[in-house]
Amino acid sequence: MEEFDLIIIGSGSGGSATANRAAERGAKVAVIEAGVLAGTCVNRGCVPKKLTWYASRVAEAIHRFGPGYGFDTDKVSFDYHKFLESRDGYVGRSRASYGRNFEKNGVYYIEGYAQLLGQGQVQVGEKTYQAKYIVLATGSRPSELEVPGHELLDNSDDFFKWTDLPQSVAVVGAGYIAVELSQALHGLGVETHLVVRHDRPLRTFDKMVTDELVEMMAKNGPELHPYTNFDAYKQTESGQIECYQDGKLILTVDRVIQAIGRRPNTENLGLEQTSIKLDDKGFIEVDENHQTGEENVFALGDVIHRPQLTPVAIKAGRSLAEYLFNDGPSGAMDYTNIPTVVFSHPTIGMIGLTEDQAKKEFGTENIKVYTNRFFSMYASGGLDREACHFKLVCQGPDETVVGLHAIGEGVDEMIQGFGVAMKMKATKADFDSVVAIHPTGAEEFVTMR
Ligand SMILES: Cc1cc2nc3c(=O)[nH]c(=O)nc-3n(C[C@H](O)[C@H](O)[C@H](O)COP(=O)(O)OP(=O)(O)OC[C@H]3O[C@@H](n4cnc5c(N)ncnc54)[C@H](O)[C@@H]3O)c2cc1C
Ligand SMILES: NC(=O)c1ccc[n+]([C@@H]2O[C@H](COP(=O)([O-])OP(=O)(O)OC[C@H]3O[C@@H](n4cnc5c(N)ncnc54)[C@H](O)[C@@H]3O)[C@@H](O)[C@H]2O)c1
Repeated sequence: MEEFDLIIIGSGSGGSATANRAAERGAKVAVIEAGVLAGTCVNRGCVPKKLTWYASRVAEAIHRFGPGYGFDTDKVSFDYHKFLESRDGYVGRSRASYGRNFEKNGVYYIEGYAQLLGQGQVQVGEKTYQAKYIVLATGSRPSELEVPGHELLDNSDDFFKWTDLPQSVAVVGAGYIAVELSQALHGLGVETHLVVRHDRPLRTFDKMVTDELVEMMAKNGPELHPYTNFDAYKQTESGQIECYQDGKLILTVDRVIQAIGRRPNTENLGLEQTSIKLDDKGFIEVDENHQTGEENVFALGDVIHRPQLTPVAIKAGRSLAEYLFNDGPSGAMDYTNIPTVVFSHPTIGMIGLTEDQAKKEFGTENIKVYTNRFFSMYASGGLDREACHFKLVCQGPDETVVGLHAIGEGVDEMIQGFGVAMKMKATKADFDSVVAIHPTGAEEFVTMR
């Protein structure tokens, strides 16, 4: 039986980061992958999504703002197949770089479905491997609606396999994926409907941001259907999909994408051979060191109940590898103040607590809020108007910045550095002490009054 210091199940963001760092520290490492090398982010997540977002940004620059900047955009056409060639080429090159990194670091790559046998053993097909440590980085997959006609619906994995763009789409869901895909599709000229059960999408974000998002979508974006919960879908003779609520036909569209969250991949993993436990949502339970109920088995990334983000999985993996193979102080990572961006039009960014969360945690009287709303110079130059709205949530007499929220042009590339400042517990006075960069949107964060 072949033996390793570390076996990792899953070659996605978390698994690969753990493997490479552990191998760099001298460990003999194997990664087992049942699907495609490099997992969700590269093949059916962040990477093809961001390229689709870029394509719709280009469309927006041409059609919405181009004429204002003096461009004649009448004869511009868009070939989705050509875009897919470049998008999928990029994805292929990214995937290949994962393979090259494994080779460079001497990581063994094993193709097949892995199951735990207990006592450090992992089975893949007919073969059994032994490891001192095992990391479960099996990720997640799209959740599915359980209503009549659900088999007619696509999810984000299916979207990335589309070979053409339909005329009309309904996107059901209110999270990151629903907002991003609906806005990208709208930008590419598809009649798009965003269907949410409550009043607005992104309800876990600061209300200022989502108020602005809803207003902007009404002017330029997918059509929002608030308080809508389709409970049945039917196919018409021409292949369209009818969406019903309480027996009433609400919408007929070419395709429906469901984007209602993601489920952890824990089935048939052999967990019953171990003392590994799942929480009430089905995620693998871990302690702060990412250790499961089994002493030598760890779990990280989307399969545990933490923010489902690529850099989160990567950081957890690297911390764990340092802990196991470089005398690192612990396998823990700090899950607070994680900067996050929604690639909508325009982009949304947040770090830390929303205003409501901060008031709840520290008491309303201990929170001071600064906001600034202005119009994007880029949009105005294109003879259109688009608001940018920024907020700092400050706590205590020192006004430590505990929340930063923004919607507007360029926010995606703006907030990473503020994440560093917030980790260092920067105060409003620290922000104010910085000289602004002019003319930018970012300067508003250091000039708020
Ligand atoms: C559409 C979309 C867009 C996204 N955009 C962003 C973004 O912009 N920014 C961001 O930070 N995050 C984004 N995410 C989230 C991000 O992709 C995930 O958080 C990240 O990929 C999780 O990494 P992971 O290593 O935990 O799992 P994964 O990348 O899912 O990897 C898990 C791997 O394990 C394999 N596996 C599962 N079970 C077994 C088994 N028993 N044996 C062998 N192999 C197995 C799977 O085949 C898979 O390859 C997006 C996700 C989606 C779906
Ligand atoms: N830009 C990014 O960083 C990015 C982009 C895409 C995805 N992601 C990650 O992937 C995760 C999964 O994305 P997601 O958008 O699928 O999930 P999500 O958790 O962000 O949102 C799921 C949404 O679906 C809604 N919902 C749940 N059940 C529903 C139902 N039956 N009908 C209608 N709506 C329902 C929920 O209210 C929620 O708003 C995200 O949480 C995020 O961590 C990140």
